[in-house]
Amino acid sequence: MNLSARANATSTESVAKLSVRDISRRFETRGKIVEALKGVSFDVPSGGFYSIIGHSGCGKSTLLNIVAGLDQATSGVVAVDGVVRRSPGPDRGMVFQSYTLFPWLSVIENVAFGMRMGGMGKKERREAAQHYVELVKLSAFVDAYPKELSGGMRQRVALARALANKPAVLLMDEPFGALDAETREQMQELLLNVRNKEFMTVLFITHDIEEAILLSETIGIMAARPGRVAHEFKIELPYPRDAATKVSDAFVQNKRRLIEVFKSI
Ligand SMILES: Nc1ncnc2c1ncn2[C@@H]1O[C@H](COP(=O)(O)OP(=O)(O)OP(=O)(O)O)[C@@H](O)[C@H]1O
Repeated sequence: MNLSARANATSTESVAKLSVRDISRRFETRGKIVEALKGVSFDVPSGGFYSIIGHSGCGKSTLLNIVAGLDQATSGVVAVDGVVRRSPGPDRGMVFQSYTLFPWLSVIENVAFGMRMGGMGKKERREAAQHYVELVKLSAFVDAYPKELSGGMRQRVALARALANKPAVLLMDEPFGALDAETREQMQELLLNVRNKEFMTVLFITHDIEEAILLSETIGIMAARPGRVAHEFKIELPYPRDAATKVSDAFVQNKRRLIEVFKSI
């Protein structure tokens, strides 16, 4: 289903795919309390792309870790398809900034890893993994090992591996943050392309305002101390989008509006 058909199909759904409700997280170190998050709430609809932006230290990674079940909120809940989640599970796939591939497994074996854990047969697994390897344009490297790949290629494998497990929500924590500018642009375009083909609901963390505008339907702007979503910003740009979208008048207008809001927080 393409994005416009998906938008029509999902517009009447009332239960959010991902629902974050009133999340607070307090850390206590050496007797000092840090309110990393306070009252964070937002919804991501099925097939939606929601980005979180905010200055360093405002709580973005803490929030994503709680959504992933890797950290526990002091109060509040995270629900996927209306079911409360407090620990990690296959319904939430993660792509991190640092490379997290298994160095002893080839590209296809890395992508098939989750299916292997899920008990799928070898032939079926390889066929399914092949689809995701093709999707991220790495067909020529199926049998290569991570050390033989560039940073961008490794992140493509990480994306394919996360998608192969068919998570309800894909969580991406600055996935392109360690890449050079040119590779980063290629990865943004690849992600737009993949999203146009696969049904995905994404929660994406980034420092990069242009990246957030190019990819997202909605941007949650976080403010610090305590970390909270201070403003939700809708991106008014039609899909499909590509690198050329960044030089369109509409993009520049969205960027100007977003920077104004960002400065006012
Ligand atoms: N385990 C911890 N113990 C104590 N304080 C913590 C812990 N983890 C995070 N914090 C504090 O919580 C706040 C939010 O941190 P977090 O790493 O989530 O911010 P961030 O927005 O992801 O930052 P960056 O963009 O630099 O990665 C910071 O003040 C940080 O020092």
